Amino acid sequence: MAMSVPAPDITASPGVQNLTLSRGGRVLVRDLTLTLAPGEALVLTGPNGTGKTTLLRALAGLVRPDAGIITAPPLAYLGHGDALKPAETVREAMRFAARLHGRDTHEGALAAMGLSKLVFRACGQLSAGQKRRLAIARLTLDAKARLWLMDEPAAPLDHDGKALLATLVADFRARGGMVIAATHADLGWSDVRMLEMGA
Ligand SMILES: Nc1ncnc2c1ncn2[C@@H]1O[C@H](COP(=O)(O)OP(=O)(O)OP(=O)(O)O)[C@@H](O)[C@H]1O
Repeated sequence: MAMSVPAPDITASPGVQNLTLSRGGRVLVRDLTLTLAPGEALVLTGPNGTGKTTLLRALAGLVRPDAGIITAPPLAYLGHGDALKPAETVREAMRFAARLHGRDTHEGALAAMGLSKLVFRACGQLSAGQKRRLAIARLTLDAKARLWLMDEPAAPLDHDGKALLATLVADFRARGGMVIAATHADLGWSDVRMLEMGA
């Protein structure tokens, strides 16, 4: 039987209340309660398979919880994959996203991730780190998002890419944005809350 995913409540502070999540018959999150205030960042850590991606997907409304309440504001989700069309150029990918979000320009977002010189490159010909940079630049075009959910945002990024991401995140938080990121790496973001999964 198909199960429908409940629509997230977009009115209150983002967070979860008494959330229990399981996958494949295994409980990954039990009775978790947390809220985020404007400007806060929460970093999910923990060994492989402990539920970081599952929690992010539940927050995005993509996984149905066993129990509990999820409260989410308008959000932008950066998954494991970059979801780029190989034949599209960087400029085409960004133009499409800009139009989707009602924006006239995307050049600033590309520059913020150091991609200005790659506008005519096909997405399929980008390196893993360049693709990740593009996916991050595209995410920032969603001006309505108050929460960024980021799954391993920095995994293929070099030192400069990580620094550019850290700057974007700091700017977003300074404007009241909130971020929840799953990672195995040190993201180098300041003033973050940590949640160790599987502890
Ligand atoms: N579609 C699925 N069906 C059944 N079980 C799943 C499914 N997707 C994930 N799982 C299981 O859920 C658990 C949590 O997976 P998840 O991807 O959330 O972990 P993670 O902490 O993000 O891992 P990693 O650090 O490897 O990215 C794992 O044991 C995994 O096998």
